Amino acid sequence: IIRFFHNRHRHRNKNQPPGPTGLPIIGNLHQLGSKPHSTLSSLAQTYGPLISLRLGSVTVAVASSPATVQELLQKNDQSFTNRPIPDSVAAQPNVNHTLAWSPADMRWRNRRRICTTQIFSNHCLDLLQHLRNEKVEQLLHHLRKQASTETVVNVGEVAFATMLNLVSNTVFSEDMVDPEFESAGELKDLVWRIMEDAGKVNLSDYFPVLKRFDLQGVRKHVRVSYVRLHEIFDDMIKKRIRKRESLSGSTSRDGDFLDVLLDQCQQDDEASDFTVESIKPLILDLFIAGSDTSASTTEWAMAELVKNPEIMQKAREELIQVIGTNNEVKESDIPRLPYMQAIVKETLRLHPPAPLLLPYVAGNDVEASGYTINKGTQVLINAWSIGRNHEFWDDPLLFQPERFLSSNIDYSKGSKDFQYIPFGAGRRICPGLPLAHRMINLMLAAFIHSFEWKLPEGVTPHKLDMNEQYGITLKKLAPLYVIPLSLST
Ligand code: HEM
Repeated sequence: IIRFFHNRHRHRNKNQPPGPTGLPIIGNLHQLGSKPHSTLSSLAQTYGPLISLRLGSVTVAVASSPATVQELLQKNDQSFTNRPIPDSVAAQPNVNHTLAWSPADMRWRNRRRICTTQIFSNHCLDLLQHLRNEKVEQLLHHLRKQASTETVVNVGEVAFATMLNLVSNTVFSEDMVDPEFESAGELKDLVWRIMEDAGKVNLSDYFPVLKRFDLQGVRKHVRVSYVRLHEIFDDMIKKRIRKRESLSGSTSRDGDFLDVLLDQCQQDDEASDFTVESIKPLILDLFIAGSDTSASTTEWAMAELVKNPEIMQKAREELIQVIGTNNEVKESDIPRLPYMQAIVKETLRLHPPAPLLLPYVAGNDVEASGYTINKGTQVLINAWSIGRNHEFWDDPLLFQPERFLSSNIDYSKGSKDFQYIPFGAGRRICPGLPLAHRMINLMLAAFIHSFEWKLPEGVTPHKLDMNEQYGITLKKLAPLYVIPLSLST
């Protein structure tokens, strides 16, 4: 019997991509370390652009070259439509109604279509841009107060609070975090706690047989935050339903994403399955996927600019030339700020907030790069590694926004540039990309246009700690603290 299982195992693994030998039971889990994206990048140097590992009882394949990513997410896109759901994510009510984690079935397609055409299209984003401009003005008001007393600012924290309000205004036309930054705000705490729990290494994900025991208590802990968020959304939705009923017949509506979703609920189409219960996970997705990713990008960008003052100065000159010194930056100015956009692109190349994108699971046996990826294998795409590989980028470790001015490479081209995929690729590419593009560029432009930024006593630009912390997003290990100084305008 033992020989039978041994042979069966050998046969099944015969043509698997190469990778390091693992230990019994835990496989290669011990080798991942605290920065899996970096460890996997080094392993790709040894074993090639498609490798396989065993993490506990889960087989994982990792792609680390544009050609391999293209083979998987373009040529074999039918096989990579679904995702494995981490236990901390599965803890939320109705996880199958999320956009990020539900299987790519009819329901997912409907949700995706509604999001793409009715929230993230340029036309829809334009309609609500005044709300986002207002939020950034509020942030500037807060920063001016800090500047008047030369008080240090935690850039990641203010960016996170502002991103939450930018998303909440896009969805609900309301602030959900104190815009004056006086109190922490429950929403901010809840989203933050979910991000923290989701970033923990959870044994349940590597040993599915242990799932039901929830040994580290992650599922139990994170569930409380999910349920509370659902309650908050429930109140907002009910309030809006009452408002819509009182306005019935009138065209005066908020015209935000909640209105779009409630319109869908009224259409009563069984296949799309939009109900008050089922839209809550979708709304939650937007807050979780949209806030920390964009905030962390803004923080990394500011860190790179403080480290490279000549690039900061060049960006400021562009802003002054395009906007002048007496006007505030507006979202509609972004298309006229190519250098600013290049800074954001360069930040996302070096510091992609989702370095391994979101995981995929192979729906069939797939032949790729001469190997077989077996059905059920988890597949990770190392976007971080590709962005830092000298085979695909000149001087890859230097922060040089100019490289994007002289090339056509762009994240918004979706599936075309596989050497640059901070938003993913293929049919599950980030749908929030157009909103993220606007929010990050707007906030960064406002920061640079309104203030000079000084590091606290004792910290010099070239000593700035640029270490990373791997979690649900790739953050700066040491938060960026800087002092805003009002520009004499
Ligand atoms: C810098 C900002 C952002 C980055 C770098 C980013 C990156 C990503 C990545 C890498 C994926 C997975 C793509 C794949 O599997 O190939 C993703 C998916 C997703 N993102 Fe974003 N994202 C950002 C902002 C946003 C925003 C602002 C929203 C919405 C408010 C959003 C909503 C989503 C959703 C719903 C998905 C799941 C899509 C699906 O599975 O069908 N993201 N994002």
